[in-house]
Amino acid sequence: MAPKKPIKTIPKPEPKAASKKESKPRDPNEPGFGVRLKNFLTDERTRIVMGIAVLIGVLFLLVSFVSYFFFAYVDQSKMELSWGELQKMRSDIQNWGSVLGAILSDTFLRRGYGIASFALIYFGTIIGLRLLTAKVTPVWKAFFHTCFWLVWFSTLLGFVLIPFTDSYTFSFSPGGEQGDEVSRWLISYVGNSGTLMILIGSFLIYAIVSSKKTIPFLKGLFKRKPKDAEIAAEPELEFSEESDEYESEATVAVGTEIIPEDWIVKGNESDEELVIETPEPEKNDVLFEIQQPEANEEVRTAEDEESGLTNDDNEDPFYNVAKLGKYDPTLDLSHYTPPTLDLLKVYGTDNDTQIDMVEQNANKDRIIKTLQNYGIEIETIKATVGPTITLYEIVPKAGVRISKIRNLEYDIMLSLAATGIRIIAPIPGKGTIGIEVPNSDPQVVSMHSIIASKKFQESKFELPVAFGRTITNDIFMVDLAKMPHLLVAGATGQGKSVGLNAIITSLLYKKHPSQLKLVLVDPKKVEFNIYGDIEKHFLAKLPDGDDAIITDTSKVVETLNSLCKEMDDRYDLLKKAHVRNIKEYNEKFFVRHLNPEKGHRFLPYIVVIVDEFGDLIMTAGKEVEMPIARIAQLARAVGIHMIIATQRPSVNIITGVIKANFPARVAFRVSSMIDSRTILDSPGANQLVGRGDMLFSQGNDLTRVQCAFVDTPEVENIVHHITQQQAYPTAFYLPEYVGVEGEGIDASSVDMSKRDPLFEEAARLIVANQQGSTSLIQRKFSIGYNRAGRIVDQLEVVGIIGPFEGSKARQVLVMDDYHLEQILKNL
Ligand SMILES: Nc1ncnc2c1ncn2[C@@H]1O[C@H](COP(=O)(O)OP(=O)(O)OP(=O)(O)O)[C@@H](O)[C@H]1O
Repeated sequence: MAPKKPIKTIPKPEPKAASKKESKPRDPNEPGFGVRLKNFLTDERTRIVMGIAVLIGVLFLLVSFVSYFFFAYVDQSKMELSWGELQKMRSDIQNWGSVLGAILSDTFLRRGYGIASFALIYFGTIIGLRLLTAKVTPVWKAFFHTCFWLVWFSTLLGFVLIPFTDSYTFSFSPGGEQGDEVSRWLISYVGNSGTLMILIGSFLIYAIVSSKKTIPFLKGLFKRKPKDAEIAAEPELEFSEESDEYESEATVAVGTEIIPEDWIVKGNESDEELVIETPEPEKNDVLFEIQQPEANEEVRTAEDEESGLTNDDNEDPFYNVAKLGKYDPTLDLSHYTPPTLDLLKVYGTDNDTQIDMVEQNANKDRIIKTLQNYGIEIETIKATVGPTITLYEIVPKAGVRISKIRNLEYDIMLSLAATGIRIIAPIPGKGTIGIEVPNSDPQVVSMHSIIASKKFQESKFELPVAFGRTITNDIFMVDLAKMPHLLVAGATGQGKSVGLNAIITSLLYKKHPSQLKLVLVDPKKVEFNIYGDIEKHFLAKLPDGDDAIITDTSKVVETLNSLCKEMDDRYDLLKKAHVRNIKEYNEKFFVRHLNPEKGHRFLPYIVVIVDEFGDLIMTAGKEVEMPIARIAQLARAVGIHMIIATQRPSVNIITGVIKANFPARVAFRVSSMIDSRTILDSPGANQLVGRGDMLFSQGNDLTRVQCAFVDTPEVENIVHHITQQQAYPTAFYLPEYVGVEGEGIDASSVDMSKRDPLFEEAARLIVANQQGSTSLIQRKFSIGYNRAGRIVDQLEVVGIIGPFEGSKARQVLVMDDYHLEQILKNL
């Protein structure tokens, strides 16, 4: 932090006449006694002193109570004496708390609530800790618990032990006189069984009132065990720990039908809301049938919504939250633990920011002098020291033209002998002019310090990305889910790869494998290699992709198109569920309003990271640009986010289409102002100092950040930590991509010897209806989209239906049952 300028305070001259007490009139603005008392009581020091005092008192009480168990038989006889008499014979008192301890113990333990009096120790401890500002149970709750336990437990002890009164080994009743009294009174009115019922009933009420878990627990106790037949009817969704396998129709996305583009969504990039448009239905457009809920379905949903009984798209009485509990995707890998902090390296500078005062003062003087040389006088100058740069904020004297200071950039740079300075004139919203000067000894911002920070740990972002620290040493974090896509650029060796690793690391620290899938595209084949091992935890790939890290250009095109299909499929699901975004969708899925048997599935976020995007555009051009632009335009609502990085920020790579769809951008140091303008629409990135010094821009905001440093061994540690743990059997499969020309599927990829058991029935259905549609099969047989998709593939291979035809339903090639039976016989 910058050293604060000492503020000179001129002592007010004492009014001569107002001498001494007697003539001092009361200042009307002076706070009254009540306010002063309140201020005193709420003062932090008062609270802490009181907290310590209360805790000492509690400890005294505890010691006295405990010793009462041993010495009550000695001390009890003296308890009838007066305080003064007791004082005289205090040497005879055995209690460890002496006279006071003995009196208190006798009052609470013998004459009060017996053993239940220990609840007072709990209450006192809570008060003490709260005064010390510890985050423990609120006082009113502690009071409630204490009262209950004092009365209930003493009564219970009294009730249970009354028959044994004569054989106590204690010299007092464990329920205390109060407990004994209350239990006797109850027994006299309602008998033993009535008292027992009151005790059990009051405990249940207490448990229900004090914990939300009681009711589910009780329900669990009395729940009817499902019969075998019911278990069989339940969707197979969960991960089976014993078999180490995860077989879920819902998450393995393999299909062949592409939802027509014009039919699904018209999204507006600047618009939060999606406009879902549907063209006039064609007679044979079967897809349309299932997408549009029937009128009475709508009505039912609305009514149910009102009554709080919504069960959208779910007619299965066995599929409901009361029966199955909330869906929890993390149960797939329930033992998974996120990477721990010790996997990251700690740097010496993590905890104390070293400020070189000599350097700061010298720079300050040089700036003032250089400006003076050009006739610019300044009023104030203030320095804020960041990890890599120091920001000097100056307020020029009235009448100085800002452009004059701006033009002195090179002169100031020369006078400071700095590698690059950046002048921000004026700093938006501050009314000052900023001069950012690189520190001669820049500090490394460790990923450890960022991940360990409270801000990151407590972040509620959907996809938290912690970049590093700002000039004021604050943690700089963004939510990728809101950005919604990111463009990263920077010349070679300036920290781009480290930056991408920092992004991935942040996500890996916060997300469970079920919630996040990464698609890593790496034409250079070296950057993301390291993440290959977490394929079965966090990576998504094409079903036939050998390597989860995509390096081949043709595979990139295929993967991007597959992502477009995944996006369309997700929109389809959103539409069926009557929701507008992934969050709402998953929330409905959690509460079992969306049945997997109807094709619904939990949707993890998909983050696509493309390194060396420039190389791809150069080799594949529009083939890459178009799907990227399409995903960028539409995918925000369905949880698909893209980060594309390039070394070459030229206009033929970062085209208008790409720029328009990537409002959030990160620039590491680039070689020219033109490159800076291409990325950020403003200069600045050319004046960065490298080694992770970056500018983040979103809309009009430009923030300078020192990117956190995460080294390869650290990433290896994280990857190792993840791979040690139970995984899914495969990577997350993206839907199969079928070329837009509809050249049909590769027959060799479909194994007809493993035909689906429903194959023949599905064939008959398709021929009878003369509609080649996956949705029809899905609906009639109540099966998932993926299984229906596989049946459709098989039907295509044997020539019952034609190839995929874009927005139209597939052609049915067999006209009647006779021909169909012939085909089936020959299989
Ligand atoms: N955030 C950072 N903090 C400290 N040093 C860094 C940081 N980022 C990068 N560096 C230093 O700069 C070097 C180059 O960084 P990096 O490999 O990320 O560059 P790059 O822009 O990805 O280069 P290329 O495009 O050639 O892969 C690193 O090896 C490291 O020494």
